[in-house]
Amino acid sequence: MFKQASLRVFARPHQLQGLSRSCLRRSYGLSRYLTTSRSIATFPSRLSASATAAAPKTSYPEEPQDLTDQLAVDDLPIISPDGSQVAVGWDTQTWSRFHNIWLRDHCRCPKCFHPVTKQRLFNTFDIPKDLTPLRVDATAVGLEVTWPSKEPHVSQYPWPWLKYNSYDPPLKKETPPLEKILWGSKIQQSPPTVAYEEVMAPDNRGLYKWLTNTYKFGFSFVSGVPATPEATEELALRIGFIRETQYGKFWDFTSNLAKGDTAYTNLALAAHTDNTYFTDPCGLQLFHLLSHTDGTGGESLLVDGFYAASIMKELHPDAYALLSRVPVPAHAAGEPSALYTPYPQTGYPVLRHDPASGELIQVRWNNDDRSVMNHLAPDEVEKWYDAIRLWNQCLTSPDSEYWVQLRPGTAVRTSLPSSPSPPLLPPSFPPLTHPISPVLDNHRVLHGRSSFTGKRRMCGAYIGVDEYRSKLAVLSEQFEPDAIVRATNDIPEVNVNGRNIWNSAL
Ligand SMILES: C[N+](C)(C)CCCC[C@H](N)C(=O)O
Ligand SMILES: O=C(O)CCC(=O)C(=O)O
Repeated sequence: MFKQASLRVFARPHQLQGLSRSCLRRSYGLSRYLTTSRSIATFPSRLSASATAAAPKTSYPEEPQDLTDQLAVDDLPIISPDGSQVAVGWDTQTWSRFHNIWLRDHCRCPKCFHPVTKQRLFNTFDIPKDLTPLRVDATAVGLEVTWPSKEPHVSQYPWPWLKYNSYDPPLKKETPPLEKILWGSKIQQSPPTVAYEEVMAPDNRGLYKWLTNTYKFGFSFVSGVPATPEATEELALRIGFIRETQYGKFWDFTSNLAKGDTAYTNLALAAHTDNTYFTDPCGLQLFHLLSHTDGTGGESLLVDGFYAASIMKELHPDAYALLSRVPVPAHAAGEPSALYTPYPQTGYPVLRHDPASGELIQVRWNNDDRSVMNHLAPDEVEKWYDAIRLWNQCLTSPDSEYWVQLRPGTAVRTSLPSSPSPPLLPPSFPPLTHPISPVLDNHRVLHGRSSFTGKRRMCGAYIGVDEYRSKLAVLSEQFEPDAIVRATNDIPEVNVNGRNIWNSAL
């Protein structure tokens, strides 16, 4: 990975005490580093920087006498191979241990990891269970391990990557991911918005802002979208390919029951997320009101499901726990040619959490599309109905509801199940001074609609959750690369096919 080449370096003599010349390494293009490797092939219980003893010497060319660069050798992590693991001391308080098999499995040299496709080439199952390194070095770039094989195999692990992926123990990530900002009805004072021209600009900066808004808030408006289905579809395609469903690909619809769903009526629709009848609900939704004539109503409702859940968790922890455990079946059965239910058919809980972090990662709620609750334990039936009643109170609280009247020229990503419930009477809301169009994260933001009269034409589309996340990840690489990428980008040959092989997502 790191090519050998001549390098002029300097270290304070006392720092080289005990470091044989063979410890001084040469690496190409790392002129600002001294590659003083603390090579320990034997495994002393105490840490020491000693020349390789047990392994065959890897001969290094003689070092130039006049070393001209400065390295604080003590800046390197301390390493201590120990049987089946290698311990790395980041500082006197912070240590990580990496299993030899884990290290070997994660070698990213071009022979073990395809630099273009970023796929593993090395056969994990060729790794002997008792694999022990021939030598382990701490170089200025990272941990270097030489494995026994016909041709000794050298693996390199950049320090920032190794520290980020520490699992024993897991270490706090320096750069927290994008934060999520929970909101209630007051968001109407300054809803996240990006101008259509920005989003459509080829430099992708506006598109990135739109998607980071959507990540942070669960939605973002786009202002000034031409009030045509064509422009709206083009806007959706800026994120990724559209997800086709039984409702078609790009929808342009009105209240004529053209499809078997009450979204195709003028009924009010209570706040919910779409596709609870799919095993994999769509990620984003876009809606754009193209016209509404000879009638009133049809306001759109947005509710931050993560905000509502935070209130539930605080005020009704037992109900929150029940909503996090009890699966809810659902169906889409309005089209004769389609009968959708999730797999498994018992469905999924209203609140889904990341099993590793415990973080709430998805709200899945559509009371109108819900099927028969035939798997509740008898003593949980009333508790569950009490829980969804509390949940509904959180969703419909004036503090949670954000009502917005969409106008032609504003794309909104939302989605609605049908709702025969009494028409929602939205509180009065300030007339919008400028047209807006939201994209909504269907895993977080619920939406609904007040009933309406007259002729109302809406268009929009679904985008898959992975297409949304992939586009955001690619734009993040372009505009805000992660710390590991930034710290390793200068290492020769790590950027292949436009992507750093040490990207923390791989
Ligand atoms: C396709 N379009 C968005 C127009 C209608 C979607 C139907 C909504 C369905 N009840 C659900 O909750 O998923
Ligand atoms: O009519 C609306 O306001 C939105 C319709 C909708 O959400 C849907 O079609 O899923």
